[in-house]
Amino acid sequence: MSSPNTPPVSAQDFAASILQHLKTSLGKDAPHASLYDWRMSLSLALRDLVVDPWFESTRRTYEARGKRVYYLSMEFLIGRLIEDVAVNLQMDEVASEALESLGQTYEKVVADEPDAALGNGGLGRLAACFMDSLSTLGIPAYGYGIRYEHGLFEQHFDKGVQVETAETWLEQRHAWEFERPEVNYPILFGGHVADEDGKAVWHPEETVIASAFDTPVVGWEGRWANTLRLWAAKPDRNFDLESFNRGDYIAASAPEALARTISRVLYPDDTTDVGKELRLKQEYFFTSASLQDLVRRFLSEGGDLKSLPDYVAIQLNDTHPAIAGPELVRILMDLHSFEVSDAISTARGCLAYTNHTLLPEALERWPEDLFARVLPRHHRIIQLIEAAHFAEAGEQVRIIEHGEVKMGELAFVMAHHVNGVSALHSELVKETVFADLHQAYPGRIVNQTNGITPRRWLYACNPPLRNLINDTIGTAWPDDLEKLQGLNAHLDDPAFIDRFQAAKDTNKARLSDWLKDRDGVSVDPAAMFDVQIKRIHEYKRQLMNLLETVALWNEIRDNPNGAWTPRVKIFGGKAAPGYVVAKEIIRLINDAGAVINGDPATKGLLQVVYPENYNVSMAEVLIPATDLSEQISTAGKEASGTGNMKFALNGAPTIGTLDGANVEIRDCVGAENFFLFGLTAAEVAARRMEPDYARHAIEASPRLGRVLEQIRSGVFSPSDKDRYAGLVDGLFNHDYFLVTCDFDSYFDTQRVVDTAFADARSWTRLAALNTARVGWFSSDRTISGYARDIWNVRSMLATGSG
Ligand SMILES: CCc1ccc([C@H](C)CC(=O)N[C@@H]2O[C@H](CO)[C@@H](O)[C@H](O)[C@H]2O)cc1
Repeated sequence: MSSPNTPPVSAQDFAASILQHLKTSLGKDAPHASLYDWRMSLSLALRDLVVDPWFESTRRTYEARGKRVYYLSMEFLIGRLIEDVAVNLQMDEVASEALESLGQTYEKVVADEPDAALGNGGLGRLAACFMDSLSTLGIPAYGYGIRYEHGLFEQHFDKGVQVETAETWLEQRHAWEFERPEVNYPILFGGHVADEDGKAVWHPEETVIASAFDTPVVGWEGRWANTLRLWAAKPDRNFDLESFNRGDYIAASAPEALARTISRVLYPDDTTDVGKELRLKQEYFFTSASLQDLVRRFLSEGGDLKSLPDYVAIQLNDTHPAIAGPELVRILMDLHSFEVSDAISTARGCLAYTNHTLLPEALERWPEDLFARVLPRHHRIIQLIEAAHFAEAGEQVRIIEHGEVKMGELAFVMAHHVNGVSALHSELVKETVFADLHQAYPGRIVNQTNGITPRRWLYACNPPLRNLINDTIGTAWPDDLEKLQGLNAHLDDPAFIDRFQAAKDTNKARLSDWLKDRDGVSVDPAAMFDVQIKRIHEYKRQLMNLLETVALWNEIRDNPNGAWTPRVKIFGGKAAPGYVVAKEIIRLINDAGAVINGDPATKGLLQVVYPENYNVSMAEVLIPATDLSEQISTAGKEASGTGNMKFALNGAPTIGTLDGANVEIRDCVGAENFFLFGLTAAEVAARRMEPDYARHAIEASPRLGRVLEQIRSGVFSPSDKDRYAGLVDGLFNHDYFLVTCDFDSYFDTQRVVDTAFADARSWTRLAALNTARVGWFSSDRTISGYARDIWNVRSMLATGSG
C-alpha cells in the first residue's frame, strides 16, 4: 500500500457502490454484466466521489468572487479518465481491490475505456495536462472546447500504408460528462451588417445552438475540481415535421445534420492550416459560446464589465480561438454599448495568447473574402482593431494583408501577453515570426516552458517506479515534483539501482506482453528499447531515424561478429491524412522494417516495430518501458516537445538536438547525461544558405550514400522498385530539414549510446539520474508561471502549493 493518503472509501463500500450503479445505472446484475457494464459502473462510482469537491470548489470560487482562468482550446487530448480520477482521489488501489472482490480485473476494466482523443498531438495534450495542474493547484478555471462526435481518426496499416477510419468514442455512453441542456447559446454566421442610426447591426443568415457538456476535472488528493465545458452543435429549430409528412425526409433532417456538422469531427491536421470554412466556423462556434458563457457568469455575479479583466483571464491555446478578440469587442460594443476603444482595451486586458509553432504553414491566415462572408461583423471590428493598433504602434505590421486575415497578428495585438513554450522557442518567436511586433510591444512576449502532469505521466502509468520513489524519498513528490532531486543521493546506492533496473524491466516485460497480445509481435526485453513516438512530420525527422536504422543494419551485416547492442526500434505516430510525404515515410518504415525483421543475419540484434494507432493510452505503456528517447528534430523547429519530458521522467535518457525544451532538459540533467548531436538552430540557418548542402553532405558520407541508394533502388520495395525514388530525390535536392547534414553526427552518437547501454549499471544510474533531475518539467510549475506572470491569479488552496 504506497498511496500517501487514506482513500475516501473502503474497498468494501466501494464495491457496494459499483454494484449499486450496475443495478440502477446499467440495469444489470453481476452474473449478466459485460465488460462495458463493469467499466461504466466503476466510472460512475468514481464520479460520485468527484461531485462534492466539484460543488465545493464552485461554491468557494463564487463566494470569494475569485478571478477565474478560461483556457480556450480547439483540442483536449485527454485519453482515458478512470485511472486518472482514481489516482487523483487516492482510490486506485481501493478500486482494484473492490473489483477483485467482484471477480473482475482492474487493468482489464480500465483498458475497456475508449480514449477521449479530442486532439492531434502536443497542443491538445498540453491542454489536458494544464487542466490537471489547474485543479491540483486549486486555481479556479474552466477549460472550453468542442465535444467532437469523432476525435482523431483511427490509424490502420494496409500493407504498411496508413489508412484512416472514423473514431467513435461516443458510440457508447461517455461516463464522465454531465449534459447541460439549460446551458446553450445562439451562434450566428453570415448575413450582413447594416448601419442603423449610427450603430452597426449584424443581420446573420444562419444560427446554430451551442449546447454544453461538463466534465469535472479533479486535482491531486481531490482537494479541488474545475470544469471542462465542451460545446456540441444543435439546430436552432425543431425537426421539420412538415417536410417529413410530405415524405421529404432529407429536408426534414437537414437542419439537424447541418448544425451537427460543426461539432462532428476534429480536423486531423497538426501543422497545416487547411483554411476550410467549416474549420473557421468550428473556431468561432466554440469561442463565441465560451465568451457568451463567461460574460453571463460574470454578470450573474453582479460584475461591472469595465472591471472584467480583474475577474477573468482568458488564455488562447494558439491562434485557433484568436477570433476571441473581435468577438469580445463585439459583445462589449454591440450588446453592452461600450465605445470601441474601451471595448478593445477591456478585451485586451482579459486575453493572452500562446504560440506553439514557427512553421509558416501552421500559422492561420484566412482568405479575407471567406472571413468577411462567414463573419461580416468581425471583419469590420478587425478593421477597427487594426486602426487602433496603427495609431498605437505604427503601420509596419498589418492584420489584414494581401487579402488575408492573419490570426497570429490579430491574437498578438489583442493580447496583454504572448508566450512561447520553451526558452529557445520564445527567443525565436521574438527574432522571427513576431520580430516587428516585438519591436512595437517590447515586454509583451514572455516564456513559459511547457510541462507534463506527473499524476498521469509517472504516478499512474509507472507503478513500479512510483513505488520505488515512494519508498526512497516519501510520498510528497506527486504535487511537488522537484522533490525528485532527493533521488540524487541514492544514485550510487546499488540496492536503489537494482530496484530501478527491476522497475524498468517490469515495464519492458509489460510492453512486450502488450505487443504480443495486441499485434502478435515478440520483442526481447533485454534489448535496448529505442522509441520515437509523436506525430509524423518531416521536421521531427522520423526519416533520419529510419536511415540510421538501415545504416546500422548494414553495419551489423558487414561485421556479424561485432559486439552489437541488441536494439528494438519502436515507432509510433499518425500522419495528417493529406500529408503525402509523411505517409510515404510511414510506409518506408514499415517496408524497411519488414525486410530487416526478416533478415536472419540481424535477427535478435535489430528489430523495427510500428504498432498501429498511436494514442495517449499507448504512450502510457510505451514510455515507462523505454530505454532511449528520440528527440531528433531539426534545431529551431520543435517549439518545445513534451514527450521528451515524459521519457526523461520515466528514466529514459535522450538522444537529441539542441531544440525546443531539449535544451532545458539537458541543462537540468547535465550535458554529460544527454546524448547531444547535430547542428544548432543558428548553424541550421547558416547551412541552408550554402548551395547544394545536401548533396555535399551525402557525398561526404559513404554510409549515408549507400543507404539512400538501397532505398532508391527498391531494396525495401522489391515489388515496386521506384516507390521511394521521389523521397530520396527529395533529400538530394531540397532537404529542408537537414536530414543529410545531421546524419553522420546522429549515427556516431547512436554508437556512443550502444557503448553506454552495454554497461548496464552505469546506464541504469544515468536513467535514474534523469528521473531525479527533471522535476522542473511538471505542468504544476508551468501553470504557476502562467498564474504569476500572465493571469495574476491566486490558488484557492492557500497552502504552500498556491
Ligand atoms: C491549423 C492547424 C494546426 C493545428 C495544430 C497546430 C499545433 C500548434 C501544433 C502543435 O501541436 N504544436 C506542438 O505544441 C506542443 C505544445 O506546446 C509543443 O510541445 C510542440 O513542440 C509543438 O509542435 C498547428 C496548426
